[in-house]
Amino acid sequence: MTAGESHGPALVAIIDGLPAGVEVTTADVTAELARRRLGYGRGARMKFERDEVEFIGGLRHGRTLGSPVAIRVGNSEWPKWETVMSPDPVDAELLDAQARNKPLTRPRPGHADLAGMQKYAHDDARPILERASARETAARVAIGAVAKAFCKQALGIDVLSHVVALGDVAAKPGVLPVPGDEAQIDADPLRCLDPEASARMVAAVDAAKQDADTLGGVVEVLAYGAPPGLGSHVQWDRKLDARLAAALMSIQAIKGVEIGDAFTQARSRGSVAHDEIVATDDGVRRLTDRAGGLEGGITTGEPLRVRAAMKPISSLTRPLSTVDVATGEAAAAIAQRSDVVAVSAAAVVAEAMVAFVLAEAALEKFGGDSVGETSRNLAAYLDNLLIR
Ligand SMILES: Cc1cc2nc3c(=O)[nH]c(=O)nc-3n(C[C@H](O)[C@H](O)[C@H](O)COP(=O)(O)O)c2cc1C
Ligand SMILES: C=C(O[C@@H]1CC(C(=O)O)=C[C@@H](OP(=O)(O)O)[C@H]1O)C(=O)O
Repeated sequence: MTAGESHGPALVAIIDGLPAGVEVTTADVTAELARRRLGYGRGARMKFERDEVEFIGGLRHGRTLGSPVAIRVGNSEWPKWETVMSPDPVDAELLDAQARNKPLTRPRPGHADLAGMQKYAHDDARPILERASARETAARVAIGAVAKAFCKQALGIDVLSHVVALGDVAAKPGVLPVPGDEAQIDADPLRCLDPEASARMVAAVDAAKQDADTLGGVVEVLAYGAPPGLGSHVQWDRKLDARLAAALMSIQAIKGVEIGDAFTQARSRGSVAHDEIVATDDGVRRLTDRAGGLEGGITTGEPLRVRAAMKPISSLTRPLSTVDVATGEAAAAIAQRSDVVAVSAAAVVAEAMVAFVLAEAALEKFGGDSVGETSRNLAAYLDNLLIR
């Protein structure tokens, strides 16, 4: 669970149910949050705003205790927003003095503004946009750092991501990052593994910015080392593909999810769409991974591969048309300084969500109140697999 507004004092995230003994530090979380700020085309806010990380529960001397882990991500910009976002009533004169306090009555298309104002009976978009903002993803990435540490230490799972498309520029297909490629990916301006495509993506961002326009794209997340048997076919809400899709769709501006090569498979014949099973010296294997490591909602033991499609950023510096709900007249939407594109950041958020879903599914299957116990349970399961 997360709480907090975009220009509030802090975001807070709590994760319950993690075993004791996960090694993680404030510096680890800070480093993950720095990765979320990466990406060519993000707005000015990414440069001046700082995430101030503080564990407020569940961690002692760099190890989880088994109690709920709570992280506070403070916002260095809070002093500028203290009046606008004050939790307590503010003196009317003080409110009038700040232009920022004026009600926002020109809801932005593509945002939660209008639907949220209708639903929550606000005549101002501020209370909606403050929570709908993807600033909230900082809290998810903070907790995701702990989930990633658990996945690695207890289960040997590595979760990584890259950008596979930005606008109409696509990376070379079939080039998959493997553990060890993280530094190279993070060093690229767009977190893309294909340098030639990355250069064209940079040019596309420049062109969109020049035209006061925005872009979206596609990110891919891979998880290596997941054992066969996470998730289940027996009930709709236990299927891991469904759970991953929901987790990824919950990220602001993600409008589509693809498991493995789903959209290519949909255009193919069955004879070339599936992963045939063969006996090898390593045991029963699939030589291809078109299914993205999931069959029947259960991990197969092959690398997990999921994609998420992000729509173009909705706030344009040349604003879209809307209605001023105070007057009923046609108007230009609220113009915010904004990202031109945020796919590189969304990829880091998607890693956090995949790690969270895998951690939850692994704990359902293997349990354990300490990292050692979870690891032993996993090892015993793998040692006793009926079919290998
Ligand atoms: C990392 C990240 C950064 C974003 N930055 C912006 C932004 O600067 N401007 C904007 O209009 N939308 C931005 N968005 C998307 C909006 O938050 C999102 O479109 C909006 O809240 C409406 O939600 P929906 O698109 O999921 O329906 C960003 C999303 C992510 C994941
Ligand atoms: C603050 C973050 O992203 C913000 C997400 C966001 C949105 O509408 O989602 C809009 C922008 O903020 P604003 O319009 O207030 O300048 C982004 O900067 C962040 O990722 O930390």
